[in-house]
Amino acid sequence: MEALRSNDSSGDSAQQQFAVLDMLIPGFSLFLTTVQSSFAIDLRIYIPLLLIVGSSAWVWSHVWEFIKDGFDKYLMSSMYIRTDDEVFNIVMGWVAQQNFSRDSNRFIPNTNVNSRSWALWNDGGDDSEDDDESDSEEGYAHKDRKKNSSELKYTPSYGTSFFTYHGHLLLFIRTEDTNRGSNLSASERETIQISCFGRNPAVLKELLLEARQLYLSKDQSKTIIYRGTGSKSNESPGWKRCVARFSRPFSTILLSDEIKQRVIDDVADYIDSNTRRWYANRGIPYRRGYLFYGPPGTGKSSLSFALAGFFQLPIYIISLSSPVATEENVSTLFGQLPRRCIVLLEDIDSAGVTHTRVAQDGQSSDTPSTGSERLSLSGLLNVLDGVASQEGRVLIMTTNHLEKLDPALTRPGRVDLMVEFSLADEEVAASIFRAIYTPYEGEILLGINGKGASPQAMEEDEKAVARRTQVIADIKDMAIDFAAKIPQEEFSPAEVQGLLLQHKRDPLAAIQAVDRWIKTTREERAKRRARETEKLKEQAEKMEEDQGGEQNCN
Ligand SMILES: Nc1ncnc2c1ncn2[C@@H]1O[C@H](COP(=O)(O)OP(=O)(O)OP(=O)(O)O)[C@@H](O)[C@H]1O
Repeated sequence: MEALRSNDSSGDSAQQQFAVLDMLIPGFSLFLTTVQSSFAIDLRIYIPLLLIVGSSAWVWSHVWEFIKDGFDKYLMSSMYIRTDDEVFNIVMGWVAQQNFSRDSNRFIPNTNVNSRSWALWNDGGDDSEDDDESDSEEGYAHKDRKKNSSELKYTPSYGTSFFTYHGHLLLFIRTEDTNRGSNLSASERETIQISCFGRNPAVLKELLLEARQLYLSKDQSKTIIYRGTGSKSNESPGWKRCVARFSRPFSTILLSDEIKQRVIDDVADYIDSNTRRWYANRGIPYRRGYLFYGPPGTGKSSLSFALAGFFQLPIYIISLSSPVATEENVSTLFGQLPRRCIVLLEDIDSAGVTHTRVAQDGQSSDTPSTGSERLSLSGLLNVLDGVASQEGRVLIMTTNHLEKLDPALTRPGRVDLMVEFSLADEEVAASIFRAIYTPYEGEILLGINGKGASPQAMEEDEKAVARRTQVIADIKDMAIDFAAKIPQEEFSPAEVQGLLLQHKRDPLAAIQAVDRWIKTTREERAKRRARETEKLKEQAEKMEEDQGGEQNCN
């Protein structure tokens, strides 16, 4: 009876143990019974052992974590790289060049170490060139460089990689932070850390300086272009580097030499270090503004980029017709400008800014704004003159409609030099023709019918050189014929360039296509104008209806 009771109680306690284990590991008792009935092994005797091993492993993992944290904190120095900062590109560009990246057996291939930036900035395209270079002096020479820029580069994959730098053992640690927002892409959730042993981080700073030097040298002949962002509701305003473009030579800008020289001299004088002092001594705000105006596609942006390249200044662009241009965003963006740069404010004739300071509809623009509204004229003036606006920057504003601008915006002090851009005249049309078809040295020699020899053959064959000279002379003659067919000041240089690019290997075909092109371009313009008039009419009618409705209600 006693024995039965003790058996009963041991059975009860076993049941309780199983119930607990089943709670921790669902199906555990079923697993035990199956093993026992199939293999006649009683796994219950191993349970204490399993518990000891399991709990030891759990304790050890925590102790190890503690030791590691202590080691990281007190015996190591670390540099954490933010993936949304330009420093990411700087460091990864350097890492991609190191042996430990090339030799790593677990790696991430990139065609461009800046590719994350592309994903983040969503600007598409290549980091080094764009269409604008089709007519640049260096366009062809850059083709090879472009090819190189898409070479495969390797960076170590997730985990820790060891490498030596100036005799120090360093760790490159790449991890995926799964706690960060699930709407971010894998690369945006990444964290990068470089650590060294010891409490002195000097070697890490040295590495960063070297990486920066490398990065800058890569961009020496380029113009770095930043665009203002902050159009999406969850995006805070900021400048994102979007492209590093080969600097555009001034000679490729079709504008009178006298005007070009005036602009260059003016900017050169303004950014001279003595000029800053001159302004400071006289208590005049150290600012200078330029207004480039004229029809679309006449070279306003091109001249701005050429200036940036010439003076090796980065260029910061905001289009006032884009959703980025709210009062709050523009003000924040101006506050973040570096001391020396060019700011390009495009389309300053856009809605909001063209309303005079005593705003239309009888509503004063002094009404407090919510900040997320479109930029108004008074908002823009505040930004341009305000304390947040960095002194020393070169401000270039562009517009297609000078007549729409409020005089307050163009008064001296805000606009110090105005440059007019015009539609193509005979001289400009001929210059574009020559720029497109004149063969450059080392370039595949295109015969006037589009057939030609390879660069190697050209070098070997003296006849090819003579032929090139002849082609250049022919192109000059053809440019005169071409220009004579283009009506004066009716089409923009961009439109003329567009026509020539349709026949970029065949100048004769381009000349033959002119008459037809003029006819279709005029027809398209007429259709576009009719559509716009129709749209305006509809809008006016809708407004009238709305106003009528409101009056009835009142
Ligand atoms: N004066 C010019 N000199 C050289 N290239 C020009 C000129 N005008 C236009 N182009 C060519 O036309 C294209 C568009 O020019 P760009 O963007 O500079 O015009 P824009 O006046 O700024 O136009 P928008 O007012 O529409 O912004 C470029 O590819 C540029 O090379």
